[in-house]
Amino acid sequence: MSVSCHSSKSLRLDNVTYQPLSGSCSSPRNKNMLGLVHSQPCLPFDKRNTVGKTFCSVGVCTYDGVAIESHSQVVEEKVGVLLLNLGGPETLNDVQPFLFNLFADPDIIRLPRLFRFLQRPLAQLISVLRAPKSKEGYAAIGGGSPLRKITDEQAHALKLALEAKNISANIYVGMRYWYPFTEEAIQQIKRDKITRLVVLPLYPQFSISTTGSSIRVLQSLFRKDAHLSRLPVAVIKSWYQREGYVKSMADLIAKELETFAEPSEVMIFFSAHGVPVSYVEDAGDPYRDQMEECIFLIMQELKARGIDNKHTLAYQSRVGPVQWLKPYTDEVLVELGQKGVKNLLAVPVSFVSEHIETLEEIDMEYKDLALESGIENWGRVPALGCTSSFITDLADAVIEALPSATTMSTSSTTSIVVDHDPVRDFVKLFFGSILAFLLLFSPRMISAFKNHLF
Ligand SMILES: C=CC1=C(C)c2cc3[nH]c(cc4nc(cc5[nH]c(cc1n2)c(C)c5CCC(=O)O)C(CCC(=O)O)=C4C)c(C)c3C=C
Ligand SMILES: [Fe+2]
Repeated sequence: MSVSCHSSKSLRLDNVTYQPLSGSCSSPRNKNMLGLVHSQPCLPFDKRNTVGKTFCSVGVCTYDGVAIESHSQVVEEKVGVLLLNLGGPETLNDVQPFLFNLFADPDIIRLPRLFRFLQRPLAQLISVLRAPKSKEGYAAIGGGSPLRKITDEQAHALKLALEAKNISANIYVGMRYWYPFTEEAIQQIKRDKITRLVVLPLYPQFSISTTGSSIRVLQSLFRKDAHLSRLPVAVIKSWYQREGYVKSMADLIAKELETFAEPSEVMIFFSAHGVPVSYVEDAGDPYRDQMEECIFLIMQELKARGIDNKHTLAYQSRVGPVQWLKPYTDEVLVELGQKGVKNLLAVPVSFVSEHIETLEEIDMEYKDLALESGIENWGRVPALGCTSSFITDLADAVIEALPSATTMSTSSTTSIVVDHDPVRDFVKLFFGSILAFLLLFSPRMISAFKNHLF
């Protein structure tokens, strides 16, 4: 066992202290069938299977991964970081089952409780109706989503960034709607005997439909499992306000503005993935507020650099027959073209990887619409991906979160207060039943729904 003693600065956790490594190394990455990026800490010789175990009885002791200060007790600590993401179909055949998983999520289609039994049949119906349009989109970007590959790359980069800060951690990827599923990642975390877990959703802003949904899955897995319910977990609910993220976004925008002939004349057009208005107004989703604050912070950072362009925020990717957050991206693009805006830089802001909605919806559909509407010069800021300042900041977020890990069942960090109004619930129930009945049983309604909404 490689144990050494340090006098360098350490990070205090509950009753133990994490201390930086004396050196770091890049260790080989093992990727198993779950898509798990599972790395061993840098141990010398043949000690790699003894990951994260430290035995010491008095004073400050370290091993090459995590150092632990302990008085008269034996401490073993093994850090895991779980990256949460949406997941995406890898082939065109995956599209319909992926959509089924998405629409079967009660945080995506929020039916009144009495109608929850319709969730899966409705998901089946909607996924079958939506699949042809979605498949066209995925076909246009090469036949599948790049999300798994990019998230694995981010996981690997995060591992290295943590190692550079002398923290050894296993990084796991848990997707909500496609492989590697969150459930699989959690099983691996158990098998690896992780003793402290940081959950890091790869969505900068919190929404019930994204981070909220993934955390609900985690809470239910942890509740059912005696071992997991004792595991200290820190959940980073949102991180759009972190300086490193804001600065990294400002860097990308400033760089892309320079590609225009007259950078100061360019309208900065933030486009965020939408959510239904009812999430924000009835269910208390902080998504819109966080998005607006995020844009404010990025613009403030740009102003501090002398970049004072006009900017606007709109919401894209609406699905189905309800009101979504406004203004809608497609409508604003047309209005801006009509108002004479000639130079526009699109900035995707709700997600940190390239995905179907940047590569197809923004780069193809919205670009064409903008050019048809009179905008002459179009640009688009790339997603952050593995930008090093961004990954370094995520590593800092993980390190800062470690001390606050507590058992999941006792943490109330994710609860959203749902405002119950009996009259509104009844109206929803009544019209919801009629709609569900018509959708499930009327072929004419199905084709109307399909033509107008998908
Ligand atoms: C912050 C990001 C996202 C929010 C909020 C969000 C809410 C949300 N999404 C749908 C429906 C669909 N989303 C789809 C794909 C998709 N969504 C996000 C992110 C957010 N979704 C991403 C990153 C992706 C792409 C994954 C990929 O494969 O690259 C899809 C499938 C694609 C399509 O058919 O358009 C649907 C459908 C709802 C209903 C919703 C909020 C309630
Ligand atoms: Fe979505």
